Amino acid sequence: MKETKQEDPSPPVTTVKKENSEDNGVFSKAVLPKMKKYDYEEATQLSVNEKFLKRWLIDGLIGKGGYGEIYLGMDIIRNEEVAIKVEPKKRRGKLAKRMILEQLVLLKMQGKTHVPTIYGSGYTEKINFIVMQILSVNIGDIKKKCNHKRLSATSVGRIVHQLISALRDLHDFGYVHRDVKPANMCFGISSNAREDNRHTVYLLDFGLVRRFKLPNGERRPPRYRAGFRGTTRYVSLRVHRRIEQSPYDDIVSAMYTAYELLCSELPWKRLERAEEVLQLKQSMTEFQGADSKPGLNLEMFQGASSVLVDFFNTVIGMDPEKDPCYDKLIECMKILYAPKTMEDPYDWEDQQKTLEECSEENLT
Ligand SMILES: Nc1ncnc2c1ncn2[C@@H]1O[C@H](COP(=O)(O)OP(=O)(O)OP(=O)(O)O)[C@@H](O)[C@H]1O
Repeated sequence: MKETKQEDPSPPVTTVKKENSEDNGVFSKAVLPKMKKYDYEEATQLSVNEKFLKRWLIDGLIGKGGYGEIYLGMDIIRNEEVAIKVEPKKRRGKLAKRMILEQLVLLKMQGKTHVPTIYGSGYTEKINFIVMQILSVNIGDIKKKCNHKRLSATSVGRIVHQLISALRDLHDFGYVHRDVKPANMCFGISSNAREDNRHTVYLLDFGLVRRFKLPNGERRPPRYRAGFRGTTRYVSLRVHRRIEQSPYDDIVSAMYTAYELLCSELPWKRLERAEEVLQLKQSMTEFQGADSKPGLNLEMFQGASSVLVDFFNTVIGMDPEKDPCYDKLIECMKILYAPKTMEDPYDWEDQQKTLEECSEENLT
């Protein structure tokens, strides 16, 4: 489908059994070389062992999206690993603007907890690039690696709590993300005494952002018909209907993300046509019950946590033209992960468990 962003066809990451609390956990630096998921030949913009701009030694390709390639590099001045996101300057003969926008938003957001630190950005003759903090595996890949292809309630609650905080920060700056999904979230990696961000979720891929606020803080007037932006599986019904996106639509994508992480897949996962996806989404949240008021179709939540149902009801009850009730949504997630706290180990860090083992337990 032309307008639909392609899903990242990444193979699963390799799980490493934890051997000690400092170094060999799923999110440790030791795992990183195994995250080079692609053959070197697939790298089209930079080459392995190249010294990019005389400062970053390219070590391999760790991610590949629809538009960019993400390389693992070594900053030879600071002796520190970095991620370098690169996109060709020209795409189909036109100047690519995605990464320029992404740079701008990332720079504005520096210092915010859920945004990677930027060490450099710019362009060369052929490419636009961003050098940033290296992160761990993305949450879509973590989920794929789990036995039942789902995460425990305490993991999902903490991930989605952080996602909502990340979105609140972005919305406060006046932007909507428009591509919220598990593959656009990564855990941090550092476990040294100076900073421990292994439990911090980072939001990625700001290439589809759009300003929804005017400089005076008011909302921009919506276009009569907006183009499709996002990934079909996760976009709100309003996006299917080509309505201008607002913070509400990012929250709806966070809601579908929560469902997918908890229940292993969204009901429309195998549907190809956007029209069919739209219909199934409608039957999930615009279901005509006995009282003929549209609401949630509880049959699609069988076996799911009642907290997920509450979360959905809170989201679909929101007014898209108003600011989302972030605190209420976070409170919902806190119930999902209680009694754990953000500092507690995630399931896969507990007692030397692999991702496969930990997904067997603590299900919703
Ligand atoms: N700083 C980072 N550290 C480690 N891995 C990263 C980093 N940034 C991105 N990645 C990996 O690369 C993947 C693709 O990144 P990103 O979504 O930014 O690229 P993209 O080309 O914009 O992708 P898309 O197809 O969604 O447009 C992510 O899912 C993640 O696994």
